[in-house]
Amino acid sequence: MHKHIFEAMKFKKDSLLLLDQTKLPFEEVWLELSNADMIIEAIQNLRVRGAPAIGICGAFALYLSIYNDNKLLVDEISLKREANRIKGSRPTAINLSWGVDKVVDFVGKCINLNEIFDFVYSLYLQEIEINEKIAINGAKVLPEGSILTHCNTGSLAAPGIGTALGVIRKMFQMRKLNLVYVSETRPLLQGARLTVFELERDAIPYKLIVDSASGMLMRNFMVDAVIVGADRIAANGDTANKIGTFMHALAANFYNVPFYVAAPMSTIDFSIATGEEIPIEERDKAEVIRCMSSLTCKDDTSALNYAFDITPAKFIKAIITENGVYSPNEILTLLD
Ligand SMILES: CSC[C@H]1O[C@H](OP(=O)(O)O)[C@H](O)[C@@H]1O
Repeated sequence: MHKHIFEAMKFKKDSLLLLDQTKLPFEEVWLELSNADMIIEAIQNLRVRGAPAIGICGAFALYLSIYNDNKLLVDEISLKREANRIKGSRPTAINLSWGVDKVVDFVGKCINLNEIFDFVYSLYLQEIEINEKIAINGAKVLPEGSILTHCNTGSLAAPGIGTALGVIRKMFQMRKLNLVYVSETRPLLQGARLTVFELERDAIPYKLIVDSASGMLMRNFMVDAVIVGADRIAANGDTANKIGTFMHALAANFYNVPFYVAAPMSTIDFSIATGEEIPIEERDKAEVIRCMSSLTCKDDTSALNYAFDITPAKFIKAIITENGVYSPNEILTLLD
């Protein structure tokens, strides 16, 4: 594993240890979560966030529900009700459903609690290997130079090296990277707070920018490629990602800057044809009228807070997965 990779979650037989990402970068606070309710709260309040990370946490939440009430092992209806409750904590990232459904399927074959724990932990370890492959595949294809990225897609969002930020880490190791432009990512500042935190730990050169600066940088030939993560990819390659991604893609497309998406195959939702079918999480307006805890306008200000947007496949040069690098129109062919 990359020497700078750090663990943002740890697993005990009776609880999940989680680095509270709402406190970063100012404090490193670890939480001990002993039931699904606590993990659901952590997911909903982005104490843990990032599609692959919440997928693993969702899977572990269902394991903890079973640990706390073994009757779920022999009551399929109650097990699926609990699974749906956990899956409902955030709607956009398909990885949450993927992780929870993996446990439901496993319990259908094995009701030994220790083996269920081992299975969830194996999913986590597999994610680390998957993200290492994504990083290698992506670093091979991205052009040398300065890379712009949005939100956080590192070890905090995806076990191990991360996804899009994993590609950036690998580029740095390969001496292909000049500079990272980190889009701050309003309103919750995953870029400014979390990606900067990760890049500083790795001593990777970066510049933090406001989200709306990306067009100017591209117009001035300062960006050689854009790479982002994904929360759900439709069968035609349309991609849901953090709000603001689409604006970067528009600018990149206008200025002929290659735009890449990095994500595990588990992020692809083959059950939907286009991005129009991806549910977009709408969050509390309080996040928009504040910058972290400080009000930036009157508290009765009317606001709209979509947490994700859709980037149409036509704006995406390639989707980088652990299995390879694909143009959006190749995604449907991957359905095994
Ligand atoms: C490696 S997936 C990270 C993905 O998740 C982020 O959203 P959130 O911080 O709300 O969980 C963002 O869309 C990232 O690209």
